[in-house]
Amino acid sequence: MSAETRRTTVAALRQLVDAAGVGRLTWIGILMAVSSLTEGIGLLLLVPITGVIAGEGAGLGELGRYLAPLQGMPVELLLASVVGLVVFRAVIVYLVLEAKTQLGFTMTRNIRIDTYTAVLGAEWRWLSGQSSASHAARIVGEADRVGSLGEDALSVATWAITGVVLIATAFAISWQLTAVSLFAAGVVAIAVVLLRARKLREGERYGEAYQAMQEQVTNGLFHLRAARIGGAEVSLASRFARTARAVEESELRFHRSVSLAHVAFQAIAAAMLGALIYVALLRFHTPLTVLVPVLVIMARLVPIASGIQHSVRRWTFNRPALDALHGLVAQARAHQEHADDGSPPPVLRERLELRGVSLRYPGRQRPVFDDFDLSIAAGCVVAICGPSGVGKSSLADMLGGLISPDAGEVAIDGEVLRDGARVRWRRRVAYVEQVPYLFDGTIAENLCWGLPGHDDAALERALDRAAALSFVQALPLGLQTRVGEAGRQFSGGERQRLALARALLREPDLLILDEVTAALDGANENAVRGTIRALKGSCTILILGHRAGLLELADQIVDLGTHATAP
Ligand SMILES: Nc1ncnc2c1ncn2[C@@H]1O[C@H](COP(=O)(O)OP(=O)(O)OP(=O)(O)O)[C@@H](O)[C@H]1O
Repeated sequence: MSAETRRTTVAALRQLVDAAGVGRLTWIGILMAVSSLTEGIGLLLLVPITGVIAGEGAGLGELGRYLAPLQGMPVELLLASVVGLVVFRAVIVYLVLEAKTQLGFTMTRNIRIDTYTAVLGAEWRWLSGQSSASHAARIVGEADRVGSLGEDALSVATWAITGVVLIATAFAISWQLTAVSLFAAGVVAIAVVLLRARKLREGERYGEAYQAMQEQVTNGLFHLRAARIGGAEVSLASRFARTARAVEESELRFHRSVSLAHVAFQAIAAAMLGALIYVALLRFHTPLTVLVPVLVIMARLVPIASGIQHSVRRWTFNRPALDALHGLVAQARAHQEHADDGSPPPVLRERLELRGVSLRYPGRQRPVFDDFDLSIAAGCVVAICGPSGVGKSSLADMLGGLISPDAGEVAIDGEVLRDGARVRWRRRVAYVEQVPYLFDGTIAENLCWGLPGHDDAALERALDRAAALSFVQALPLGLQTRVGEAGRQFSGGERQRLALARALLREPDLLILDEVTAALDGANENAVRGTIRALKGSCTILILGHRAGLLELADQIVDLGTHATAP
């Protein structure tokens, strides 16, 4: 086992213990031990039963001294005892299975929550360079594979305990025959290991291909409108067909190698068993009362070894998923921003400032901002303009507390926004994007997103301020109208005004409007301008973009083309 494999195996087992809890694991362990002991006792009873079947005088082997009293028992009672033990064991096995399944689900839930929470809490600058579709595929799809790791670990433990108990039982019946049988089993095991030696990285390859497929589906469906307008569906479909074929092939390769190993295992095991019976019965004249129970135990060990092999195979197949999720959690945690501790956020009453800020994105040679100063009086409307890529959104992100500069300070009324304060400040900021986010729920649910607990009157006030009340009231279901996926049941302008209403519901100190009128016609743009004019003085408004109609409203225009260094 390589150091890396050992590390991830230990990590997976530690996670298993965390998810299960020591108490639950002890309970499962007791159940597994009872189940194995019951099976051992049931098999021991085979000795006197075989004795009865073989007739008077049949020897009981090494256990004769202890089992002699049983030999006088009626065979009906012996058989009934075996049946009773089998039923009892079946109940225990059911309880173990239930506990294993539950543990798998708990592990899936835990890793899902851990990963999602870590990603949600990561710094925006790191997140913005990441693939959301790939993270989504991991959190949803790969997490399921992690759950089965828990089940497999417990299955191996169950099989191993049962195997040890059965081997001990066989030794008690005849240590010589058991030793020879185990030697034969050892030969089978070595053959299997050799056969499986060229297996696998296929589990990993399948995981990669599967994730690529999931990403393609998510991206393709999400951007279908753009793809359709650009006539890209055919190429998307043929690319997807290639990926789906690659997934099928890698999965097939993986399962084929496993099945071949399985067939070889069965064949070699059968050959060894035949040889063993021949030698024991015809060469050494072993009594049936010894041979039958030992052979039954050996036969029982075959599915156990097979079960262990199956679980180890699934473990090998699924462990890369755990590596991937742990890697993502570690990365996200390394970029974690300070948590909001719930204390009051800074309040903007006088001035919002940038003092000597510098900002450079990873992988970019030149900074977007270098020793940049800006001062904005509270309650003003400020237009940020400049050519594309000059840094308008980056500036808004710094002022809104989404990212922090590499050097320099952002200050609210003289208080420098650091770590926790920056995160808390975001509670006083609202942001309306060029393409606003709306989810497939009602208008009311969309307005209350991230800020529940508003009554209809508050929602209507916000809609009114965003010049959206009249079109919402004209809908038969009003606030309860569903907006459709990404708000597709409304026009671009209507979506924009719904997003503006949601922003105003927060009653922000700083309202950032990113090209908000880009999708609006003249009448709607005028309505939004009216809203901004009405808001003047009640909050500070940052307008990103060049729309002349909006620039007119500005008290201050910041032209980044003349300030910032183009990257
Ligand atoms: N996450 C990121 N990683 C690397 N570079 C980035 C990232 N975000 C922005 N940039 C780069 O920083 C520069 C400024 O980007 P920004 O989005 O702030 O410009 P902008 O003026 O808002 O552009 P536009 O008007 O086109 O939206 C650009 O060169 C952009 O490529």
